[in-house]
Amino acid sequence: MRLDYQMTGPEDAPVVLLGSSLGTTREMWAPQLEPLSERFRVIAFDHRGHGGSEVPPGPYSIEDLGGDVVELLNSLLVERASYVGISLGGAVGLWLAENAPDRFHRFVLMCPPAYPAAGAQVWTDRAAQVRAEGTQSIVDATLGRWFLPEFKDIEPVREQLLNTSDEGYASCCEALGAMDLRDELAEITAPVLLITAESDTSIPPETVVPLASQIPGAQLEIIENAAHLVSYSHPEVINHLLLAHLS
Ligand SMILES: O=C(O)CC1=CCC(=O)O1
Repeated sequence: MRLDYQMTGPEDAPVVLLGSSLGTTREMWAPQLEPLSERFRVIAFDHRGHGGSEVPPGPYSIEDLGGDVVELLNSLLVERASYVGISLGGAVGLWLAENAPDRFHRFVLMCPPAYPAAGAQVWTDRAAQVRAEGTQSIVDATLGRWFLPEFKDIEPVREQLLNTSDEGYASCCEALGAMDLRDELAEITAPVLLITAESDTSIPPETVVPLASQIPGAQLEIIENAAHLVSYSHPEVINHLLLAHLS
């Protein structure tokens, strides 16, 4: 599987991977790129089915999405990296922490779903809707969940959602609907920073906070006055937390 990615920062610096949310591309990490690239070799990638990455026919599984990241590390001859992910990218991070512990130093997982808390049917229905009517049919509702009304810089994210392959988006919905990463949380050994947003209606804090007591040693931060796509809407506080945890 060929994943598209962008590498920035000093060639010999420790590697940090950035995994984005459902329906977005590595462009969503624009607010993080400069500060992180001062200290790290940053690899922002597109999940399969997204951005410039390949779009194989679905359904995909969380194993597929996590395996792609391990393959990316292999292809770049990176033995070990740290990983930052949000939402779908956070779920992929949980899978990596559980299944590829020897390839990672530290994790920052923002608003990560560990299982389909609202039921698998929600994801099956969303996949069917997007296959039938395209991502344009879910854009306005998605932006309404992802940002508080006062946050205005939403057009770049709208463009990413609109440009995402319908098959890629739907197939990742199927991965989210079929996964349950809760059983192995206690076996995670890497240092994990979990971040949740106080007003996240997509992956509500009630579903993220319990993960912190199940992952040994996990640190938890709750960002006030923020909705789901918190790294994009609240870069100052998030970048501060990222640099503190990854350094
Ligand atoms: O689409 C949403 O609101 C929720 C979501 C789950 C995974 C993701 O990336 O977004």
